[in-house]
Amino acid sequence: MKEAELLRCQIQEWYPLFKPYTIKTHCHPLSDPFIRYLLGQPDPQSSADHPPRFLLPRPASGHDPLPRTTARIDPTSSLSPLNSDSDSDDDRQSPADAAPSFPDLEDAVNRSITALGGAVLPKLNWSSPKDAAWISSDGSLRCTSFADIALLLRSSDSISHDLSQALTLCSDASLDPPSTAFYLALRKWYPSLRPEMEFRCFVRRRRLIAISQREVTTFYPVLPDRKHEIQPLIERFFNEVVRERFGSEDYTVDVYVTSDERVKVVDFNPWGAFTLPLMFEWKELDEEGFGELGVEFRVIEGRQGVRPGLKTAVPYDYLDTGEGSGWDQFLTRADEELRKQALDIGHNYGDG
Ligand SMILES: Nc1ncnc2c1ncn2[C@@H]1O[C@H](COP(=O)(O)OP(=O)(O)OP(=O)(O)O)[C@@H](O)[C@H]1O
Repeated sequence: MKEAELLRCQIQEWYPLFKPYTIKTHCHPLSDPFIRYLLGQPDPQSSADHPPRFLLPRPASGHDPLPRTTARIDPTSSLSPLNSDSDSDDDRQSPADAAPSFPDLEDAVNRSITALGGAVLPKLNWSSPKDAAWISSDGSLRCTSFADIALLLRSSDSISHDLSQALTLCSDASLDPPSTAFYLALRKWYPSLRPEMEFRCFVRRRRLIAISQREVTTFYPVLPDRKHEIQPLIERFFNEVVRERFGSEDYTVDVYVTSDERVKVVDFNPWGAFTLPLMFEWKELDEEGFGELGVEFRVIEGRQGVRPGLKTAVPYDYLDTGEGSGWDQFLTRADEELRKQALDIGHNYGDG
């Protein structure tokens, strides 16, 4: 992967080019102290030791420090910045004192949250903190405060990777890599996105060669039925909107198809490396001639085709998905849920 291709996949780079065709987003530049805070590195100006992993920033005055994500924060713990009395009996520095404060960023973030309707999904240049979603009370990336965002970002290995290792995989990485400017992207939260309507598109030498269902841990009966309608929508969107605007030769683009058949960009990712090929293998996508006869569109065609390992990190072979395993009943319940969701077709997505 070339460095330039990885850099183009940063949200602050592609968002201005695709603004009318994606989720409304505000990008905030991050200061070095905030980046050190996210990485859990001590502030060189402070005498405090390594800050604990879940230390929240001290809120700007007048703001409620309590994150929505209270699940793992024990108010009686000496680690909790909420426990302002924690060191009243001795003169140890309390974690609350050790917690840095970022009032300018906090104010800017709060203004963005309000402007974006009260809830956002946070991400950095490339990644969202999806590996840390478990820490939030509803298991999602929905954030309504600066403390929500700080907790998710600080708990996420994907975010640490963005901050410290993103450029190391580039085949042409310079010995002295350019210092990357980091941004916090806040994206308007959409509560009713239908996972089956998200697709990963594989673009090689500027040609769309393959499309995969994005959420491959579930069989969605609607997909085999509708893939022939969905494919031309995605192909037209790629040809009219994406191909000329995005500068790379090889990349993936995740798109969402709305209930009224508009296509929106969700994210760009580099070709190969950490980007999951989902229903494909990178080896086959890299083969000369793959997709030359037309775009290959793969969805899970039946209940036996789910690929749970990609989400749960459980090896696929360990999972008994056969009849009587209970898995089939689980899917029936999931299908029922889907049918209910399918009734909710009025939602909007994207700018405006
Ligand atoms: N604004 C939003 N509101 C609700 N859900 C969202 C929003 N943006 C993204 N999502 C959901 O979160 C998922 C992850 O988002 P995104 O692709 O931006 O993160 P990522 O960390 O870059 O993921 P990946 O590396 O797998 O592409 C998306 O696939 C989508 O289902």
